[in-house]
Amino acid sequence: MTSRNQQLYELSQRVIPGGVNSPVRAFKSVGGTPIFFQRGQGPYFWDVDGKAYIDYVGSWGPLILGHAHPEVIKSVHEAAQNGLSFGAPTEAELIIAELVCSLLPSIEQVRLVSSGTEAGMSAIRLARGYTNRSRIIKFEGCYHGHDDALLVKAGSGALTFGHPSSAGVPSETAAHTIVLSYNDIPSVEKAFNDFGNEIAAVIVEPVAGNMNLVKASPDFLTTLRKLCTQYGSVLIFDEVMTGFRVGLECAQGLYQIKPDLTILGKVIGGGMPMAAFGGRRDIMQCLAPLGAVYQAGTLSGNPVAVAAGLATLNEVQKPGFYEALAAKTEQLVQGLTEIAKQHGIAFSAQAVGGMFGLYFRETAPESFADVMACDKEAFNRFFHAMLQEGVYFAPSAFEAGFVSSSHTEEEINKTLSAAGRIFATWK
Ligand SMILES: N[C@H](C=O)CCC(=O)O
Repeated sequence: MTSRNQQLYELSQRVIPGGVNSPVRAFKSVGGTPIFFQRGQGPYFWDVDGKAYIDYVGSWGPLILGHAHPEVIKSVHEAAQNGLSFGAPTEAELIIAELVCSLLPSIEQVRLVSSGTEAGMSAIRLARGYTNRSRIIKFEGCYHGHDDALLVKAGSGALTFGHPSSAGVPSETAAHTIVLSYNDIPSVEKAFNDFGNEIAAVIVEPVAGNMNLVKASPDFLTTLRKLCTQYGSVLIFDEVMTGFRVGLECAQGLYQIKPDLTILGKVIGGGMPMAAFGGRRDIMQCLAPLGAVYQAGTLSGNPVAVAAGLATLNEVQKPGFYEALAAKTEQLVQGLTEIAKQHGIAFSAQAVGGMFGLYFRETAPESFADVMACDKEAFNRFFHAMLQEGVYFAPSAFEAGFVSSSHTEEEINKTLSAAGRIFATWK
């Protein structure tokens, strides 16, 4: 008998391209059928055929508290009862803006938008308007949403499906985008040497999470900061993934580097469509209605999304939240590494706060080239074997994983036991 999942997938492909509303949801690179989910609670979610999975995707990062956290659901209910959208300012927007500014010293002003793509696209336009320059620098394997200018040698689904530079982006649009290698300091120095006075912005994920997980070297980020200051370019940290995920002060707090602009998404919306960009007051004041850089959104600052974000940010501020999250994530990656080692498998794993990377190679990657050298076939086998065991990792060798505060010792141990069974018969 055909499963409900299979039926839904077949029907969906008739009316939705590939049957999915975002490419990374398809199992195209790992093979098999994407799973249709019905409900989630804490660290678990259930597919339409009733099977439970431990979730290490967390809706690709936002669910730092796990599924259906009671405080988030309560806030969303309360907000929804007062109306879904006003298209006008609310007090809740002020509260979340003040909170973000108080938590991140680099952010003096912030604007709310509905997705990470919008935040990235708006930050680039703002940087160009502020500097009156066109060129931008991005890094291979970093993903900043699907804005045309940024969809060049991009990570995430674009990399997963082998189209890192998307069709449909006119070459003139991408002509101002300089793509360099992540963690490659000499190439950045050369680009500034050649074009320094034309560079509007450097945009970077301070911990890359869209080409699996690659940590920036502190020297790399320090060099970006130094060169941007020297040449008057805007340093943009894309903290859509790392924001409130690796710590309350985000990756910029971990590295102790102050970007000029930051883009936030995922955790800040607590599972609802909300993102933000913010930074130096003199730059932010170039935005309309004050300045000439136009940026807008009918649903920006949506009250229900803001309610979910505020409830989430309230929880993560509780004492010990990030210490406990990091300890659990560390337990997971160290456990997996140890089991693989016992069975002589070329495997490594590492964590930053509540996010992690799994790699089928001896050591954690430090560059895009290292990521590309991982054994993707081994990842695909591992992914499917874990899925059988009821553990859901991202269906791509190029995405970071996420642990939530709702994962307990029990789920981590179940995951390690499952990996133990799989690695014991690994050939
Ligand atoms: N890596 C992507 C976003 O950060 C995954 C989400 C998506 O593209 O659907």
